[in-house]
Amino acid sequence: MTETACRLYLVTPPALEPAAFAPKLTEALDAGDVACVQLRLKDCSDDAVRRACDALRPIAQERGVAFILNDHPELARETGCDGVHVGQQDTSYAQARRIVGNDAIVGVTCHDSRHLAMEAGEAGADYVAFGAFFPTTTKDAAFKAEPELLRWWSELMEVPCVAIGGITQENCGPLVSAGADFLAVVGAVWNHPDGPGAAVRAFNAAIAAAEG
Ligand SMILES: Cc1ncc(COP(=O)(O)OP(=O)(O)O)c(N)n1
Ligand SMILES: Cc1ncsc1CCOP(=O)(O)O
Ligand SMILES: [Mg+2]
Repeated sequence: MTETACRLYLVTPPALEPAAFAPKLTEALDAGDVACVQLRLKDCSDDAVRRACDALRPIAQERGVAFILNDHPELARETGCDGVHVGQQDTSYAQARRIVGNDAIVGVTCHDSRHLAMEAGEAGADYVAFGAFFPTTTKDAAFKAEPELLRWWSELMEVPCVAIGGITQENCGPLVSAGADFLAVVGAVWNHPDGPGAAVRAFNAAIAAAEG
């Protein structure tokens, strides 16, 4: 498989049953190139997050795919995740970094804001995330980002940028061309009519086509 400059960043559905989801994750990761998986469970207990980490983290890590936990730096450290993703309403970047340590990945949501991204990048974030680029039903997204933001960021900064929000195999080309380092995707992978493996293959092909 050809290594591409822009890579897939899979985000789990907001609610899942680990035993039922494990084969879907395996199918997705065995289908093609995926850089990382974010476990994003909303409105569930710490114990449910722990159980999901224990079931899903090895599937990613055994395949050389980074496993990142959304929102919970303490649980990320405790359960052996590779890192944590924090938003503007979550634990601050500085606190998350103190909790997970210097070797772990810390990513930060920056919505459509150059200012937030520069702040996070200067503070030491491993990536900044922009979005939502397209309408999405996965989250009530209050911010709308444009591909030009990715172009500006990637031309000026070394810190990788992640694009998120309503991204599909059909609409991702302009984000790849604008310089997104990662495409973070929920619905277009887990709800794909032909399954998550077919979805990953289609994303890999769309990314390769956009990179020319
Ligand atoms: C890669 C990536 N980008 C953005 C988000 C959104 O984070 P946040 O704003 O904290 O919202 P929730 O996901 O916690 O609802 C993300 N999770 N991952
Ligand atoms: C977590 C998150 N943050 C901004 S949009 C979004 C949801 C992305 O999901 P989808 O790929 O299904 O639009
Ligand atoms: Mg959050």
